[in-house]
This record gives sequence, structure tokens and C-alpha cells, in this order.
Amino acid sequence: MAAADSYDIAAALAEFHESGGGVRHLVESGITFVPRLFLVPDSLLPPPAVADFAIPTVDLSLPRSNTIALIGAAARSSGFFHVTNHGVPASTIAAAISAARAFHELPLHERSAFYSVTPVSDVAYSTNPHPPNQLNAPALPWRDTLSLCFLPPEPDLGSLPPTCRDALLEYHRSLMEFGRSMTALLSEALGVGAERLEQAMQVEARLMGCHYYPPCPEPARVVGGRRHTDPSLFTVLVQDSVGGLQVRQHCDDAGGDGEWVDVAPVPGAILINIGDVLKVVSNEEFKSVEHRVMVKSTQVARVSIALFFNPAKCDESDLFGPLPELVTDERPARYQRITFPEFMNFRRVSGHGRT
Ligand SMILES: O=C(O)CCC(=O)C(=O)O
Ligand SMILES: [Fe+2]
Repeated sequence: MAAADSYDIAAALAEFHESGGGVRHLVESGITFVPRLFLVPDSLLPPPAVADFAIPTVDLSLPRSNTIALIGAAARSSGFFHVTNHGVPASTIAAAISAARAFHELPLHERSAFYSVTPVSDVAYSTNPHPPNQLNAPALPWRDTLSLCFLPPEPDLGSLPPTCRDALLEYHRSLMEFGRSMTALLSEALGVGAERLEQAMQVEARLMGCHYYPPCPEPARVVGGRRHTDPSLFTVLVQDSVGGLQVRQHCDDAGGDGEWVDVAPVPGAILINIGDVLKVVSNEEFKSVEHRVMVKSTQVARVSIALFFNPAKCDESDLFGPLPELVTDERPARYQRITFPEFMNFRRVSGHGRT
């Protein structure tokens, strides 16, 4: 047997998690090559993205009817769009991105106190492994994530360093307000009235992922985030200026492959993407589009913050499905009403959440 075959992936994974310092720790310790745990097999290396396509940008200061038409068109075509003049102060976004960066750049002994692969509290820091059934593909993304759970009525982020905590709490507060207006806009864009989506879903934002993509000595051999769709109604993303997010566009209903396009950061803008829940609720009028993150730099880390807006009611007993008014003879229901846990299971089985 070749030596390579004796590689013990479980032991390597355990040793990596043991350090409690994520990918950032590998970089800090001066590695000059990508450890095997992160290597993407050549056959699975993603094809390069095309650069000559820009996802739509919607200016929220336009007259409301224009905004709604533009959001509707974007949600039905690319599933991703930037918004400008969104009312979230630039300083709040900048402070949140700095806070996320500051957490990931804390000294090892401080940040490792939060390291936990399975979250045990509202604050969890880790390099999330991809699901074990995909270990023939790369096991780990080149990314560390600080996950925060904002459980109502008050999140318990008390253990975070205060500077980091306060900026992220303020960002969350600001985004809750933004999320309410975005929910109304999406609802109107579906043609069901401004209140309908909120009334049916009671939208809230519990989960925030503060991602840190360290520089990589061999960026072409890793992925920062594998291709996936989001299990949300919609996701709100802010990022620094480094770039690396790519989305799959122009795939047809027959499953045509489409092409990957770069989403260049737009200064000051907020990025919205439609998730799988809204795809179901809209009876597939809106698209939930695959995306992934490539690592671009050997020198600088990239920071992004994803906030997932979801229905508040997501227990065993809460059914959801296409809004009845979006089901017509011409457009019959594409989904049965199901519970949230059933939906998550369906996503896993059908490969929608490929992360
Ligand atoms: O970092 C990014 O740009 C994307 C993150 C993402 O797709 C996610 O958290 O679901
Ligand atoms: Fe995502």
C-alpha cells in the first residue's frame, strides 16, 4: 500500500480541532502548503468563474413601485441582488466587520476558549467540517466561523469581548429593522401585499455567521465555502472589499449547469439572496441560487457576515408551504406543506444544501 493510503482523516481532523485556533492558526504558524485535510481533489476543483456578469443592484431610495419591480425581477432571475440606500448606517456595517475580524484575530488562547464544533451556547467558533458523508470530497473549508445565535427575547453573547459583542449586537439590531422592510418589499414583489409574508412566517434573524477566510499559501487548491443554497427565507450578507463569493447563474429548469460568476463587492451595499424557504413559500417564483466562496489571496484575510432570516415558527408542529394565493391552475403547488425539520431533511437528501 502507498503511504498516502494510510492517511487517517479522522485523526487529522481531531488534531486540527484540538488546536482550537481554526485555519487562522495554521496560517499563524507559518505553513507554506495546504494540509491534506483541506485539499480539493483535482477532479473536483471548480471551473473558473466568468467575470463579465454583474448581479442586479437595487436603489432603495427609488419610488417604491420601481423598487418592488426591480426586487421582483432580481429574485425571479438571479436570486441575488445588492441594495443601496438601505438605511443601515455605513458605520454600523464597518464596525461589525471590524468586530468580526478582531474576534478571529484575537490571540490563540483567547479565541480558542470559544472553539466548539457542535455549538453548546449562543456563541460558537469553529471551522465547520463538511458533512461526513462527503469525506471523499474536501473535509474542511478554508474558513473559520464565529456563529452567534440571537435567541429572543435577548441573546446571550455575554462571554464575547465587549468591543466585539457591542458592535455585533448593534449590527443585529439595525438589521432587524432592515429585515422587516425587506420582508415587506419581497412580499409586495410576490404580489401578495406588504404584510403577507410577515403574517405567514413571523420573520426573525436568529443565526449570524461571522466568516473569516484566512490568506492561503495555495488558494487554487482549496475552497472557502462549498457550493450550497441557504436554508433561509432570505440571507443578508455584508463583506469587506476582498471578494471571492461566486454564484451560479443562468442554469435552466432542466438542470443545465449554468455558469459561476464572481460577485464583486459593491462599496456600501448590502447583498441579499433568496433562500430555499422562500423558494418554497413563493411556489418557486423566486430562485434560491447556489453559491460558493473561493479564496483569492495569499496575503489578506476576507471577512463576511451572513445573517439568516427565517420563520420564527419552525417546530415539528409548524407546517409551511407555498402561499395559497400563489397556487393556480397554471402554476400548481410545487411542494406539499411540510414541517421545518422535514424540509431540512428533504434538503439534505436531495442535495440542495451541498455545503
Ligand atoms: O462569505 C460569503 O460570502 C458567503 C457565506 C455563505 O454563503 C453563507 O454563510 O451561507
Ligand atoms: Fe450561503
